[in-house]
Amino acid sequence: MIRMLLRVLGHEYARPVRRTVALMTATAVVEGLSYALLVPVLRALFGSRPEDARPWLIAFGAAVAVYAALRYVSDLSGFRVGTTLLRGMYRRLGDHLARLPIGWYSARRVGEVSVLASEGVLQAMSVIAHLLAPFVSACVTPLTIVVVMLAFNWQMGLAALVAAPVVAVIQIWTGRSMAAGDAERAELGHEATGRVIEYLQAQPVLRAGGRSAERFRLLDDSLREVQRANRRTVLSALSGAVGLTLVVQTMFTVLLVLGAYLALGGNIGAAEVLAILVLAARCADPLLSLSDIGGKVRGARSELARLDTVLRTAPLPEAREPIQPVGHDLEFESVAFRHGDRMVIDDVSLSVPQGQRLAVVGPSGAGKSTLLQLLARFYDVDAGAVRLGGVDVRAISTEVLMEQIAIVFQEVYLFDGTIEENVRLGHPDAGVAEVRAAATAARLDEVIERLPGGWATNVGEGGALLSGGERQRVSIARALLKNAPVVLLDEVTSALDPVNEAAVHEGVERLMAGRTVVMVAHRMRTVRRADRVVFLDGGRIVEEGGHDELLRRGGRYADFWEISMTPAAGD
Ligand SMILES: Nc1ncnc2c1ncn2[C@@H]1O[C@H](COP(=O)(O)OP(=O)(O)OP(=O)(O)O)[C@@H](O)[C@H]1O
Repeated sequence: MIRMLLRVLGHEYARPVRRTVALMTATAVVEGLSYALLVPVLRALFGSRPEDARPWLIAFGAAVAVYAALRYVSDLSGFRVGTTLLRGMYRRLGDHLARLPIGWYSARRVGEVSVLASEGVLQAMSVIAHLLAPFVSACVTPLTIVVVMLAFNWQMGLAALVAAPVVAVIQIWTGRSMAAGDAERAELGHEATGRVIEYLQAQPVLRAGGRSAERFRLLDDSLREVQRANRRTVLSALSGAVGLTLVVQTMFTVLLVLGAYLALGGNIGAAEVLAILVLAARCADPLLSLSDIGGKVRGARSELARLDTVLRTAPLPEAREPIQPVGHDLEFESVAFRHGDRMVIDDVSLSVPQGQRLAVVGPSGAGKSTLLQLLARFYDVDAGAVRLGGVDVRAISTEVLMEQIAIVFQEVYLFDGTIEENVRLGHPDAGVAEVRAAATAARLDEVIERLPGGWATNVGEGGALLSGGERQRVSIARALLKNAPVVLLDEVTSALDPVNEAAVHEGVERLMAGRTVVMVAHRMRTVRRADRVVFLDGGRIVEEGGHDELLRRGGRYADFWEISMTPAAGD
């Protein structure tokens, strides 16, 4: 378990973890020794000279004091290392998630990772802070006591020692037999949490469609499955717990009988038998707690395995010797890209000279958004190359690439913070004047004036307090503030009210000025602002040229506008 923890976290944490394990082991040994001192104490007290117990009592007191001090230090160390590991794990997970291709983030994954990042990490990291000390104590303290018993009376020591391998076998057997059940339970638990998230998020859709009860049944079924799996786990853990209790009881009975036999034969004093039985009783509690700790450790291990799987997912490779792009022209050379088995971009070649604008048009599912995502390297191409400033995007460092590109997505995500914080995301170090200028250029200042808290107004989770058009203005202000030379624009498809539409268009116009632009266009008004147009269908370029030229040609592009033109969609 510790080895797995270190592999997942990185070996830089090995030293503090080892030191903590050593401290906990020393604590458990001293705990065992302090109990063991009861034997000479009791022997002296019940013997002919009770005053002989004094030095042993002093030694017992000293051992207890050392144990208390060690316990304090080792618990503190466990807690400190636990929180350090927790922080380290969050950092590793955060860094890794930021490097994973966007394609990895399906809706299901987002649910899974949310659970993993909240409960999973805490559970996995609880091993060092909360489980390790009782586990080490449950194993080492009884063993220390048994060694001391061997020193006092080898027959009784040996009888107690026989229990050790039996306990170990029961632990291993329980662990193995429960591994599959634990995995199934964890899997069902994660699925149920995903369903809860889905059910909560989809409330508006479900209510509108009158399907709340139906989806709730699915959630209910999922929760019932979890309950069944929990019951199965508890039942299968029962045999291990009962086995452990039986072993402890048997050990105790054997020691009692053996002690009585030896005492009757005159080989051992009654006081020693009593003392050894007291010691044996002290072994019972930690041994019995093993089954409970074992269950918790197995839970932590399965969460750790999940974290390991996420952390092993390969991020997009970073160039060893990154190349700085020269200029900002864009180029696709024979690019092919698949989503699973489906060819989404098929042998696409195009180029956008620096400072020019390319509009990408086509039916839904043609691959338009994917084209933008390949430019921003949200995915790597399967064949061909995407170049920025003459350099393959795979050879540019992610940081530099992201500095060159500003993206305005159809779906704007705003963080639960103030408007100002959300705009600043485009350039966190920008001065107040720059932020204000970007807001004015995006016509966001009008929105801010209307808000009660002005710039300090909280936009709510996902920007819920703003309308779609207002969110778009924030996103344009962000992109303007970023001031990147390349702009990727996925046009808003939903109809905006005339005021917002005019404001968004004005903001977009300012954003595009003097920059290299690729825009997915759904409206003819937008396409007209482009220098060139490519018409995409089924991932292939079927036509390309100027807007008027393509209309004159009367091909797919002209047909497309004819069909899709409605008073709301066109000019
Ligand atoms: N993460 C994904 N996994 C699997 N398939 C995907 C994924 N994202 C997109 N696709 C598929 O790739 C194809 C192209 O999608 P893309 O979003 O690029 O199309 P689009 O032309 O932008 O469509 P729209 O105009 O409707 O937004 C679609 O068929 C879509 O189903």
